[in-house]
Parts: sequence; structure tokens; C-alpha cells
Amino acid sequence: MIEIRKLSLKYGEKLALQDISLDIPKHQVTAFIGPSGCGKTTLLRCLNRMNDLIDGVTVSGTIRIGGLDIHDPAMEITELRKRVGMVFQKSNPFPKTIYDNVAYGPRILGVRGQSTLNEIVERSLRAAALWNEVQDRLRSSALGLSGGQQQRLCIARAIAVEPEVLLMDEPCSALDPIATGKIEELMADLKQQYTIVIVTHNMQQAARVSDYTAFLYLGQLVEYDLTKQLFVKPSKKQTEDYITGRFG
Ligand SMILES: Nc1ncnc2c1ncn2[C@@H]1O[C@H](COP(=O)(O)OP(=O)(O)OP(=O)(O)O)[C@@H](O)[C@H]1O
Repeated sequence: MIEIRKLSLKYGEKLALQDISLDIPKHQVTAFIGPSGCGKTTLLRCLNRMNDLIDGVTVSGTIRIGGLDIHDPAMEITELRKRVGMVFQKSNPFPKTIYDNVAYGPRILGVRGQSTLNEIVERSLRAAALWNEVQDRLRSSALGLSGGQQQRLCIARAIAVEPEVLLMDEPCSALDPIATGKIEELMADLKQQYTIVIVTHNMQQAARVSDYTAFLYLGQLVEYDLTKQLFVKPSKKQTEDYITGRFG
């Protein structure tokens, strides 16, 4: 589904990712783990070219998503962002109603009919396990929701445009354990339909939610394997030291 080949990235002169090659499978959850500063977020942001927004970034290597080279000049960035949605560490709903948050992306893509929009909003909120909690207050401000609800709203907003891939950058780091549990359950449901890539500091979370795990260290991919394999029997000493808490 996602093929990363010989990917390197520099912020100015600083090498943040070095020669990374990795295949991320369809309809699975893949976690990026590793100590602070190892490049997890940078790698995640390469997948929808979010790093393009930062001055002085140079990228080499290729990334193909569904067979298409995302750096191809013919690839429209809006098309890429439609195919590859993102949810951030801190939920960031727009200061609009719950309905308008979810309808935002489809409207930008030209969806106009009220009944079509209603359907998309309901479907997306249901898929994000939020419908039951908000169906009677769709016209209220999204900012009145709890932190966990706001994060699920951001997930609903991301899936409203029917992406193929959902990137999640530490989506639970600002949430309490109950809200975290809900998002983790949601990931298990969403992977039936979407390919999910998650960055997490929390190794227990990676072990709980992901099918595959990539361990990064100092901008390099140290080990990538089935999560069960990587956590039970890592093949590299560095991975073992990290998952057993010897550093990081
Ligand atoms: N905008 C930027 N400009 C310059 N350097 C950056 C920028 N963003 C990240 N870096 C550097 O690139 C390296 C990788 O950062 P990145 O945020 O990808 O790591 P991370 O593994 O996600 O860390 P954390 O777990 O702390 O979020 C770090 O050394 C960081 O300081």
C-alpha cells in the first residue's frame, strides 16, 4: 500500500531521516516508535508531504501510495491530502459547529447537496464512534466537546473525505485513559476500511493497537516487523534495549 524507498530528509543541514525503506500494508495499523527526536513525526509527515510547508527541508528517495509516486509533479497536493488524512497530537477542531467541522472537507471538494452532506456527516460521526453522543447537538460549537470527543471529531473530519490512509500523530497523548481506550478501540474498527499509521511514545499502546511496528533511532529504521514479533523477540539489540526500557 505505502512503499517508502531510500527516504532521507534534512532540515537545513541536519539529517533527520536516513535511507529509510519500508512497506506499510493496507488495512493494518502500523506504529512508529522510538525515543524523542528519532524522526517518527518527520517520517509520518512525509506521507502527506506536510514537511513541504517547512523552509529548508530537502527530501530524497521515493514514496508510493497505492502505486502513485507522491513526489510526482503531476500529483496535486490537495488530492494527496484527500487520500492521506491526518489527526494531530492535540485535537484541533475548527471554531465552528460539530456539523460544519465534519462537512468542511466534503464542501471544499465540491459536495453541495444538503442530504448528501447530512449523510456524510452522520456516516463519519458514526464511524468515529461519536454519533450517539452528538446527534442532538450537531449545530453546537465543536469547542464545547470534551477533549476525547474533540479528538474523535477530528477523526470524523479526517474520514469524511474518505481517505485511503489515516495518519495519527500521538493521537492520545492529551487524553485520559478512558478517552484513550475509546480511540484505541476505534482504530481497531477503522482499520477494516483505512490503512492506519500511528506515532506513539507509548510502547504499551503500540503493542495493543498495531499489527506492525517500526522502531526508529537517530533517524534510521532499526527494525520493522510484526508487532508481536518485535515486542516478543526483537532481532536487534537496540530494539530490545528500547522496549525493555534501557534507554529512551
Ligand atoms: N521544523 C524543524 N526544523 C528543524 N529541525 C527539526 C524540525 N522538526 C524536527 N526537527 C528535528 O528533527 C529530528 C526528528 O524530529 P521528530 O519530531 O521527527 O522526532 P520524533 O521522534 O517525532 O520526536 P518526539 O517523539 O519528541 O515528537 C529532531 O532532532 C528534531 O529536533
